[in-house]
Amino acid sequence: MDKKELRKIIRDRKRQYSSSTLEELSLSVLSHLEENGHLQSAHTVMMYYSLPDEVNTHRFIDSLVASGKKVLLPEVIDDRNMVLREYSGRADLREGAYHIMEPAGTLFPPHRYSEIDVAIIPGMAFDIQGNRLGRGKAYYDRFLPKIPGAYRIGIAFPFQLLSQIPTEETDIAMNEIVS
Ligand SMILES: Nc1nc2c(c(=O)[nH]1)N(C=O)[C@@H](CNc1ccc(C(=O)N[C@@H](CCC(=O)O)C(=O)O)cc1)CN2
Ligand SMILES: Nc1ncnc2c1ncn2[C@@H]1O[C@H](COP(=O)(O)OP(=O)(O)OP(=O)(O)O)[C@@H](O)[C@H]1O
Repeated sequence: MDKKELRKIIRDRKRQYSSSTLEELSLSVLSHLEENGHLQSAHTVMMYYSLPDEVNTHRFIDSLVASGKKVLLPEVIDDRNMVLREYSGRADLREGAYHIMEPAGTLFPPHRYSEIDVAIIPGMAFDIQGNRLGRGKAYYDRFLPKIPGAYRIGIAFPFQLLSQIPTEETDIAMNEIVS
């Protein structure tokens, strides 16, 4: 099965859940994430600010900030690339490309990327080997090689875990999946 067909299967699966069920599932996923030792010991975390069909990270991000961690969110700058900006609270957010809320705060410069301890990464689907299927624009596949030292945690609802995902040379695998 190719990536495009898999994305359609996952979209169809998501549609079978009400938004309140997805909300409950999000809380369950995040309770596992909260217990992750890599995240607990991290000082600097690259996060994502969720879209309506993703594991809801909105409150979780604020709890990371409250616990003293530096939280970085992606900002899409063109059709291929993203950069990171610091997130310190909701007031920082502006709507960016693809209707994603992105921080307007301080740019986190590339020369500091080695400070990123953990990267929390959304996906359409993941498999047991840690392979990831994204939204098909390769933003993360292009970005992740810039932060080779970060521990990569993929985040997904249980129905987004598949036994196998087709891979290409350029796909970057996760170190761990939390679902
Ligand atoms: N919350 C969140 N932030 C993120 C990502 C993400 O997946 N989730 N990204 C991860 O890459 C980057 C943005 N990439 C995106 C790529 C495509 C679409 C999207 O909605 N695509 C449409 C098709 C749009 C089109 O073809 O023009 C779709 O999926 O239906 C959204 C974000 C950076 N920030
Ligand atoms: N590092 C890269 N540089 C250039 N092109 C790439 C890179 N990674 C993937 N591509 C190409 O971009 C297209 C989309 O890739 P793919 O389907 O793997 O994206 P994705 O992993 O779903 O997206 P994302 O990483 O944004 O979530 C493919 O044609 C792929 O060959």
